[in-house]
Amino acid sequence: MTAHIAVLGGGSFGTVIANIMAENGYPVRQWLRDESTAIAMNQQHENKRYLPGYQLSEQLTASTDMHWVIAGAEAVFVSIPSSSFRQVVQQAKPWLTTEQLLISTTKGVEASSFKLMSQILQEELPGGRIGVLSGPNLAKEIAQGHITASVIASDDPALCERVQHILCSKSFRAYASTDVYGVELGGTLKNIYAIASGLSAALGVGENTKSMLITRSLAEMSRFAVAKGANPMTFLGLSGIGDLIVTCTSPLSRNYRVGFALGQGKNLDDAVAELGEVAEGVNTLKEVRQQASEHDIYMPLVMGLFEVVFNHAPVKQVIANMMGNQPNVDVDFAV
Ligand SMILES: NC(=O)c1ccc[n+]([C@@H]2O[C@H](COP(=O)([O-])OP(=O)(O)OC[C@H]3O[C@@H](n4cnc5c(N)ncnc54)[C@H](O)[C@@H]3O)[C@@H](O)[C@H]2O)c1
Ligand SMILES: O=P(O)(O)OC[C@H](O)CO
Repeated sequence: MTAHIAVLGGGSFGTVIANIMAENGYPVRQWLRDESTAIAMNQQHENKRYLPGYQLSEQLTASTDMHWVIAGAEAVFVSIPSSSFRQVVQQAKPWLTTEQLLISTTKGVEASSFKLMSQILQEELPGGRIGVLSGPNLAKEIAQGHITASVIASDDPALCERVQHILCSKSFRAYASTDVYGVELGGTLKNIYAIASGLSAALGVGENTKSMLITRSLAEMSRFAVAKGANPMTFLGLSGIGDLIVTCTSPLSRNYRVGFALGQGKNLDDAVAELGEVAEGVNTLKEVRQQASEHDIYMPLVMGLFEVVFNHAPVKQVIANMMGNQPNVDVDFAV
């Protein structure tokens, strides 16, 4: 009998990932905390709140019973926002084993500790087989059947190979990487720049400006990566520039939408409340700004955006200040 796959989290990404694997023929058990949602999903084969109209496979069963979902699973995908990630992993710990493949799909950072999700998994489950799935993966586009690629990163090659096998389908591809930190950092940092891009789109900037913003975002992300000991070359792949492009250009991105709302003059609380889903970039912006200040990393976009988002600085003034900075080299990590 094929062992089942577990997915923790009932949001949009958890649901599409669970459904890809179920459609590939694997029995999938998805844990969510709300009983009535689980019952409705099993009866209607639809996650009405997050992905209305997206037909779910009969191989996918939603449940609030974490023990039933995790025990005996071959692989456990954790798709919980970073703000609750450690708490849910701690809840899951009694049933997790070091034989299971444990994969984070979360693109965020723990508040204050600046730990990425794979680091939390390592701390909570020492000796575990850990991986990270990250790439240009708008859940709503995956649900519409658009061809999509992602990256599975792990220092365990057998894990990557197995996850590629479980996930690859006629419309989904997973490429492998051994650079867990670089892949995870790319997926986390790009959310900040998606907020900036959404904001600038609302201001009606030109295509030159949009291109400049994305490219200078990559430069800034790379500078941060180098300062943190990561390999910036990983940002040339799907989990770096790939995810940066999609998140900075698509109104389907929640981070872009928060930025757009701010650009229309809404305040942060209203922009986030209107969204009703997680926009990881808001917390990541705060945390990266703190890191940049502590470690003296030159990140003008992060600094400027922080002033706009959290200190109500006038956008035009912030842009004018940035335009007054001395332009530095184009690519500053070239080997
Ligand atoms: N949606 C996407 O397109 C996408 C794509 C790739 C990666 N991601 C990443 O995946 C992660 C999850 O995103 P999502 O899109 O599924 O989010 P979402 O906002 O659609 O859903 C989050 C889910 O987590 C649940 N949740 C929150 N706190 C919880 C807790 N304490 N216990 C149990 N459940 C809890 C919510 O109830 C909800 O079901 C994020 O870090 C996001 O960056 C999202
Ligand atoms: O909707 P966002 O902004 O959380 O982005 C979703 C994915 O990370 C895009 O790859």
